[in-house]
This record gives sequence, structure tokens and C-alpha cells, in this order.
Amino acid sequence: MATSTTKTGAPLDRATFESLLRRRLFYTPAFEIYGGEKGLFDYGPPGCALQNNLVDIWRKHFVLEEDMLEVDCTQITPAAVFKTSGHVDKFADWMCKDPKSGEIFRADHLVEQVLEARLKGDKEARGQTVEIDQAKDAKRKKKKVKDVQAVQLDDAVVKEYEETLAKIDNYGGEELGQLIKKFDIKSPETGVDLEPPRAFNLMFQLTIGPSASTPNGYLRPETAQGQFLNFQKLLEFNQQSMPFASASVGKSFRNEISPRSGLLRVREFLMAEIEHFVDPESGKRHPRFAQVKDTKMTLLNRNVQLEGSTKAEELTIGEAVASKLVDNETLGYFLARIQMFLLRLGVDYSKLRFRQHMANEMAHYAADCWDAELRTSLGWIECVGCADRSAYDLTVHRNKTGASLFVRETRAEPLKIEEYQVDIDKKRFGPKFKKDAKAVEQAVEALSQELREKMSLELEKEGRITLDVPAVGNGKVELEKDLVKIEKRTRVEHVREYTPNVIEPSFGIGRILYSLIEHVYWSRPEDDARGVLSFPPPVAPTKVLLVPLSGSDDLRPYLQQLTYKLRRMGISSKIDDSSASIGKRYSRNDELGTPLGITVDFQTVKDNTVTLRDRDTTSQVRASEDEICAAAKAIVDGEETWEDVAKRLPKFEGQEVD
Ligand SMILES: Nc1ncnc2c1ncn2[C@@H]1O[C@H](COP(=O)(O)OP(=O)(O)OP(=O)(O)O)[C@@H](O)[C@H]1O
Repeated sequence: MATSTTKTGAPLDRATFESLLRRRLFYTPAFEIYGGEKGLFDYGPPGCALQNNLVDIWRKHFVLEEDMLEVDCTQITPAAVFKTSGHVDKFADWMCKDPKSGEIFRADHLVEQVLEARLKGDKEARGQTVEIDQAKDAKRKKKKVKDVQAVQLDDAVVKEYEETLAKIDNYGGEELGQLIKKFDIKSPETGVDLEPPRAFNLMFQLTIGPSASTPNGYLRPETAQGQFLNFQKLLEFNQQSMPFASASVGKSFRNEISPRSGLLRVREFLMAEIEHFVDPESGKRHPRFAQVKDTKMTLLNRNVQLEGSTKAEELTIGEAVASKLVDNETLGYFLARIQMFLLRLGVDYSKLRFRQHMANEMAHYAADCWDAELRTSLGWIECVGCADRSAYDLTVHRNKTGASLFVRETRAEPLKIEEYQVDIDKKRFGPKFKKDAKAVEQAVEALSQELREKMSLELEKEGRITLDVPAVGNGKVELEKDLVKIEKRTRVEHVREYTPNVIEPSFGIGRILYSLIEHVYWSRPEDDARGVLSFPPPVAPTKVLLVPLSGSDDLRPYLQQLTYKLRRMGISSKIDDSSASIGKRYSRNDELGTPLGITVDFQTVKDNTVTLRDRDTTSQVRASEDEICAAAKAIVDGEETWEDVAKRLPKFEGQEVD
């Protein structure tokens, strides 16, 4: 478990942090008055505003800046789609049942938790400092889970546990079963042996329409399939021009075995996905790769993990692609753009890494896959997946439906192809083979170039060839020289047909949102350790707090005027005219991450000046209402920083004294 610190370097107290999020209604368990339902959460006003801002920035960063084609596809999906895509057979996690209590555990998470707990116990026994997660600890006590035993392990066992944890995402069901046996892992509930791991499909099944007698659909577990199925229409919309990308933001649903860790593993969540379609013969080069090639990134490659280590290295994406660590330029381009997006949101670079998937972890068709992981008090969390899915999805849907999910392109230079061509003498063929003529003809047409070459020589030498045609007679058919000709000729191809490959960056908005809040959270020791959320201004849920210095009626019109003015400028604001001290009102809004505060006081009545306060430094400037609104706009739009504004407007050392 990662030791987690806030941006000031102080340890993050997760219990206080989570209580802030719930108290200030960032999010709350859904259906709470009915006892709640695991893995389902509602977002309150600041959570909604924050989520909207993340999605808004995502749209600007990707859809707008990369000129992508956004689509909004349905969540209800006919079963046939997921049968073809492989989700019905493969979209599953491994679960273990406690035969005594009936409790279900996700097998990989159970192994992970038990080994981590044992390693923690080992550290304690060796007298090393161990981070205590108060929130987890309180839950454990409530559930009466036995405390972790401070037992020292052999060095070899510690090494084996650490190596297993480094590869935990790489194990299948059988291997997890072996690990459970090998490490003597029992049910944490009752202490009995668990049943062997079984696959559990994560899709929610549906019955669409009143006439269906059995389930015939699913809620989508990702937005991707809708984008693939619309490929042909999007290509046409894009005037047949390649490469291009589609994008989609929408809810996805996964029936997680054991939802946990708040927003990090839920059963309904917002995803933002991109499908970038690229010609595989282009070497997957990207025209703007040169613009990102010097971006430094922290990369944890698959070989390091397979050796049982989690040591990442910092490289430029240019170096990573040149050494083939990252498979191709397009994948590298998106990894760099994902990092830029996360940093734009306020993610802490030192708590961001890109982890490469190990072979077993990756779908069999994928060429390469990297996860952007953010470090939180709950460890490293996958927040964005970025996979090169090759031509898999378009190919399987094309094969199943016959739809033209491919590209036809006129070649700039016609292509001359030397190949063996077959001519059949149809006048003789029909009378000779009668009802079998079609099957024999198909078998001849299906011959590979290699076999055609071999048979053309045979025809020349022997005057006949023998062909395998299982559907006819004894499965062998003889063809003489007068029936069939096989010759090497040149064919000129003017049009090229190919199935594009797909690079897919896939963002879990809820995971990013939670991890980001942890990254920007800190507390002010001088203010009763009250929390502050230092969101970058463009990301913050509300931009400006308006506070009157007193409840005097004289100040009210100025507040109204400021509200209208800010609203017209597209800046969200909230008035706090409660009777709490001005310092309290400020700190309540620091907890919500409001970056700016405008105070109206009696000087305002005299000269129409107001003060502007910065959340992070608590310093203030004073200027005319117009100048302050313009400064707020520049900060909120990310065009100026507080430092810029503080340099050009007069400093104010005023009211913040209570
Ligand atoms: N249950 C979930 N709750 C919240 N977000 C999720 C959940 N499952 C996936 N995501 C988000 O969707 C993104 C893309 O999904 P993907 O299928 O790659 O995840 P995954 O590899 O199945 O995740 P995990 O291994 O953690 O279950 C993830 O990077 C994550 O941000």
C-alpha cells in the first residue's frame, strides 16, 4: 500500500478527507434511506459541477483540439452485439465463494489484500513504520475483522509475495486458485477453505420488449461497441478520409463482484472513450507526434513487472517509441495527450505513471496496452486505459453481419501484383462434374498462392492435378489440363481495401475525479486543519465566492450587481451572506475548492472597489469592480495566474482577521 501524503507532504488522513467529501455533498451513497446499494453513488452539486468541468475540458482537449467525431450511442444493447464482440464469453472476473457464509470474494483482490496485510504485519514485526489507514481500520473494527498479526516472514517469502503482487493482474482463474492454495488463503469471514475461482460475467442482462421470453440484451459495459458499429457512417461523414477518431461520453455498467473503495469501483459510471481508426500499413505513424515527442513520462514496462518489480523509469515518449517499448507513434501520441489532459486537470505528476499490460492481462488481439495510473491513499489506481486493439472489433462485426466496416481507397499509384490466376473451362466443367461443379469450382478458387504455384508446375509436368474437395465423392477430385489453367500474370489494382486498426483511450471519469480530489487536497494547520481543495480555476466546481463584510442592506445591491456581471461573463458564483465570520465563510469555500473570493465592504459603497482573495495563498488585492471581474475571468479561463494578477493590482491587507 502506498504511503499517501497531501500536496504539503503531510500524511493524508483518509477518514477526514472522506468525511469532507460526503459532508460537502461531492457524492453520496445512492438509495441511502433504503439502506443503500453497494457500488451506486449519487453526485451532489459540487460533484456534478466538477464532473461537468472534467468532461468539458476532456471535450476541448480531445474532441475539439483533435477534431474528433462525437457520437452518443444507446446504453441498451442487443445480445448479438456482445456475443460477436466476445464480451458474452470473456468479459468476466474470477470469484471465490465461502461455502459456509455464502459470501463472494473477487479472487485477485482477495489474494492482493491478504498478501498486502501479511507484508504489513511483517513490517510491523520488524519495527518498520506502517501507514495506518484510519478509514479502513474503522471498517475492519466494525466488521470485527481480526487485526493484522505482526508476524515476521522469511525474506524469501517477502520476496515471493512482492513478486506475486507485482504480477497480480496477469493471473487467470486457475493460477489464482493455485495461489490461494499455495499461500493458504482462507475466507476472511469464516476462516474456511474457499471454493475454487469461477468466472463471473460482469454485464447486466436485460429483456428488451414485452414479447421476449428470455433475456435478449445487455447494458453496455463500455461505450466502444456503438462507435465501431457506426464506423461506415462516420467514415462517410468524414468524406472517406482516414485516419479519424470517434469519441463518446456516457454511462457504462458493470456488475462488479465486490464494489469497494467509493467511486473507484462502482456498478454504474461515466466513461469517455475515443476510437482512433488508423491504416495499419501507415506504420501507425502520427502526423503530430513531433509535437509531443519530448514529453517526459513515467513508464512501468511489462518486463519489469514480470521480474516482480514495480520500478518505473522516466523517459520521453519519443525515446519510448524509438526503442519500441511503446509499440507505435499513434499509441505514443495518445499516451502523451492523456498525460497532458490529466496534468491540465491538476493531477500531481509525481503521482502519475503509465503501466504496460502484461501478456495475459491484455486481450489476445491487442498489440500493446498501457494504463494511466494515479497514486491515491488506496494505492495505484487505473484511471485511463489506452489499448491498440488492432483490427479485431471491426473484423468480427464485419464477419458476423457482412456490413462494410472497412476502407476502400483509390491508390495514388496503381499497384502491380504478380500472382497465379486460375481459369476454369466452364463449358467442360459443368457437364463433367454436374451437381458437384460449384463445389469443385469453389475449391479451385480457394487455393492459396503457394498451392497455385505448386499446382501450375504439376499441371505442366503431369498434365493433371488432384484437389481436396471434402464435399465430393471420396474427397479427392482430379482435374486435367483441358479443364483448368493456372498461370502467373500481372494484375493492376487501383483500389485498396483494408480494415483499420483502432487505438482506444478509455477514461473512467469517476476514478479521475476521486483521485484528482485527493491530489489537490491539503489542510491548513493554522485553520483547525480545515481542508482546502486546490483545483486549478478552470476545473473548480464554483469559481467565485461573493461575501458581504456585514449583513448591512447597503451592501446587498453591490452583491446582486456582481452576480449578474459574473453570470454574463460565464463565471459561476455563490453568495455567502450568512452570519458566520468572514474567515469561516472563506474556509468553508476553500473546502469546496472555490479559487476566488470577492468581498464587498463599506469602501465599496464609497468608491465601487472590491477585494479579490486567492484560495491557496489567502492574499488579496483591491481594485474597481470592473478590474476585479476582468481579473477573475482571466484566472478562471486559465489566461492569467494569481501571481500575474497580484503583480499588477494593488495588494490589500484587510478584512481576513476574525
Ligand atoms: N467498476 C468501475 N468503476 C469505476 N470506473 C471503472 C470501473 N471499471 C472500469 N472503470 C474505468 O473505465 C476505464 C476503462 O475500463 P477498462 O475496461 O480498461 O477497465 P478495467 O481494466 O476493467 O478496470 P479494472 O481492472 O480496474 O477492473 C478504467 O480505466 C477505469 O477508469
